[in-house]
Amino acid sequence: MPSLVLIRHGQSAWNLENRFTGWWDVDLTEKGAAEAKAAGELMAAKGLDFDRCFTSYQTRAIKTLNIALEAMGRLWLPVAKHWRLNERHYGGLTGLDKAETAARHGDAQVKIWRRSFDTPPPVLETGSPFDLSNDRRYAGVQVPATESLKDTIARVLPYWEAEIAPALRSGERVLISAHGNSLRALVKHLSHIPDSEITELEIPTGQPIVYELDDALAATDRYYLSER
Ligand SMILES: O=C(O)[C@@H](CO)OP(=O)(O)O
Repeated sequence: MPSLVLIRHGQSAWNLENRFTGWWDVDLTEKGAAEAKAAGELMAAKGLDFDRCFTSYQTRAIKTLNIALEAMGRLWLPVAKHWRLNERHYGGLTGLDKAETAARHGDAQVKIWRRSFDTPPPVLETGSPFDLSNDRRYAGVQVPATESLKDTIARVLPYWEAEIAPALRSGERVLISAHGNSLRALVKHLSHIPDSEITELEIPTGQPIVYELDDALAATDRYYLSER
């Protein structure tokens, strides 16, 4: 039976500072690294093992994966990195304080920007210090100026179909280390969550989420590993 585990990176510097992050490449905090280690230890203790791992181009997800794999004695596993697993791009909100932004624009507007299905945040202005268009890691990639969850799904799913689903179909046990919203995109797809309900789905840092899938990759169960 195909086996899939998703993990959101541990606490990042900007999770701690409560700033909109998106594609900006912040590191894990000490707490975030500890969450990643604990996740690896939990997976090993529950007898989980993997054949292939996938992560984004962002330090917080890559490090979470490495720390968890180290705790499992599995640093040697093959890992594929792709920008399509990056966090949703936060556009012009990148770098701003979430509480100050809510004080200025109202909680309702900020909730729409953070959690609505298809309303993107304002675009990132050209020349912004947070513009990553010229970052070498994105050479040849059309770096978005903002993304809604719908936009994020549209760029995550081609990678899921092309690389991750075939690995699962061939019998490989897969671990994906990614981000709150790139994982919301995957969970929405795998668990058939309606557009109207996805606003309420939150994914905590450093908690392995286990998917049981049938041979057609339809989800038969989804649970937090810490709860079973
Ligand atoms: O800032 C971000 O990029 C994300 C994830 O930390 O935040 P939010 O919870 O608003 O989606």
